[in-house]
Amino acid sequence: MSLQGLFNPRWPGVALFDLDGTLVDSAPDLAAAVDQMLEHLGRTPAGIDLVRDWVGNGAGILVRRALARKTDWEPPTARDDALFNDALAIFYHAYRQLNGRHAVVFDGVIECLEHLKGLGCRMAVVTNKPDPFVAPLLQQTGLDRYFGLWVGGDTLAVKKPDPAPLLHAMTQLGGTRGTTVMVGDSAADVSAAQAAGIPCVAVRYGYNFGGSVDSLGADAVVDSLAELL
Ligand SMILES: O=C(O)COP(=O)(O)O
Ligand SMILES: [Mg+2]
Repeated sequence: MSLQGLFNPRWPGVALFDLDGTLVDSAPDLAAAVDQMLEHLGRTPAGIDLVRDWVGNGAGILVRRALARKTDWEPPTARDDALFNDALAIFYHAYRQLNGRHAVVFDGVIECLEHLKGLGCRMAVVTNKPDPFVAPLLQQTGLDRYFGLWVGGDTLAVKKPDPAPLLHAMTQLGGTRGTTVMVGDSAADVSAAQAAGIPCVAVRYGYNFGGSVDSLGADAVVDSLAELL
């Protein structure tokens, strides 16, 4: 399926992009920050292969998963909260130094963004990444020149899979449901797009909590954003 197909009948439109796992491979820096946090707390580091599967629901849930050492973390008890708050503060401190250090833009992303920009498409990043880390990462990777807007994990009171961040970005860019598409790597992105009533492209190379994106019900599934040209 072509991106033009998803935008019909009124082109150009609005494209919303997830950040971690879709535009940028940020897992090395996130894993380094998680491991610094775990080591600071006297725990065994998790390593990138586990951390990659924990990314996508924001920093709070990433830290919850790291403390539980599994994707399906248990709901916290009051006793856990002091540990969680400490762990989150240590993670933020570490990631502030590490954000963007080893992050790379995935193959096919620049070609896709250049193409859409040339068509006059308006583009936003809609990420669950905490707000303070979004602009620095976009600047460091050079992606900032493509995006007139970003919505981060704490821009609104809710995050993906809630549809509100997508609808907020769409409205800010003057889009409508018939002219907007979401591009993401995880169930959080596909569910948010479905709840927002806009089509969604899922990429196979991202994180998606360690699962396949093929069965999520996305309107298109691709191995590279270059396939959308
Ligand atoms: O969970 C995160 O911090 C990153 O999330 P994203 O995949 O929405 O960019
Ligand atoms: Mg993602």
